[in-house]
Amino acid sequence: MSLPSQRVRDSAIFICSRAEHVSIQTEGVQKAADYLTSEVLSLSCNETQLGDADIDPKGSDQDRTDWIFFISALNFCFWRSDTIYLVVFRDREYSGYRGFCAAVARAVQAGIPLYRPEFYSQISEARLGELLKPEVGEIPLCMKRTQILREVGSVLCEMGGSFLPLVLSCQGSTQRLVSSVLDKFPSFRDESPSTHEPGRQVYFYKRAQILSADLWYHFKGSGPGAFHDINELTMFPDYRVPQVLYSLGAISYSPELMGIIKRGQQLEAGGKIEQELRGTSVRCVEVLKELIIARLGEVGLDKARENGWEINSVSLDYFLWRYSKRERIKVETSVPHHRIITTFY
Ligand SMILES: Nc1nc2c(c(CN[C@H]3C=C[C@H](O)[C@@H]3O)cn2[C@@H]2O[C@H](COP(=O)(O)O)[C@@H](O)[C@H]2O)c(=O)[nH]1
Repeated sequence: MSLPSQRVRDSAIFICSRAEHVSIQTEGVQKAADYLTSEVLSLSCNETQLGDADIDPKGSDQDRTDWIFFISALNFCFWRSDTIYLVVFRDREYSGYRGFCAAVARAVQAGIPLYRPEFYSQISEARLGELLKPEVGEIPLCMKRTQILREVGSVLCEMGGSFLPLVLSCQGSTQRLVSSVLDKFPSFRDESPSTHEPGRQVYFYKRAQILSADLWYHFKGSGPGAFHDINELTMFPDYRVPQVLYSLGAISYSPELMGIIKRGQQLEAGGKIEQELRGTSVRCVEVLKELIIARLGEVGLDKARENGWEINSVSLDYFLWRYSKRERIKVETSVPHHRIITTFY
């Protein structure tokens, strides 16, 4: 079987060749590549970060690795149809994914070792709900989150109580790490039968891939984040980056899909439209990457590196996701994000 990220790339090419509701826009993707090229030449990578030091993982390498694993295990569905998931921590408001990170930091500050497998392998739904409680309402999918934590927590406890040894055993390969995570933790198996061709499987692996990327990012490419094949990873197909690609004009939607999204209607998990949104996003970022590398040339790539940019799918994905925060109004007014109840993203 091919490497896991290659399976994602191959699925994306296949889905794009059959897609009816989502397509890459030839002109729009060129414009988006122009924009991203000028951004990596003029902005340092640090300037695009969101200043989240308060909510970042802290402690020893083992603590931070377990913290990042915990976040990845629950890195899905932070939207709600009634109100946003909002957490206040140290007088600052955080919403969505960052709200979740803030809730984890809040628990740790209160002396609760929430990210430790021995703690969460036994956690109850009520306790988890209390620890991740937003300002208004509840964390979405609390029961599913509890089940996932119990599943991954008990596997980690059997393996000695930490995720760090597994990371180190992968010897700097994201592909080995993604494969091991998929093998040991069924809740990371983000794949489904193709809705375009019976008998075919399509793969996305959003949480398993972003886990490797977040280790690389957090440890600045060394220690548990030293990966020699970081460029293998694809972007992480979630509900935010497709919205950004749409707002940049790089992808477009059929009138039917546009209607569904504008009405705030939920899509079917694992259905045709979802596969098209995710597969096209993966392919679109691959195309953008090639275009940006060609535009930069050797000299431009060196200049981008001086600004802290490696041009790979991970850094483009991070850029696009953060763009949804920096340019929130622009993105939100162009199109809402698609809605699916899922534990994959
Ligand atoms: N493709 C992609 N999806 C990402 C992220 C992140 C955060 N990663 C940070 C970690 C280290 C770096 O600093 C990254 O910036 C969260 N998500 C997804 O977004 C959704 C939530 O969105 P919202 O409701 O707006 O907060 C949800 O599906 C969540 O799983 C990313 O980077 N790429």
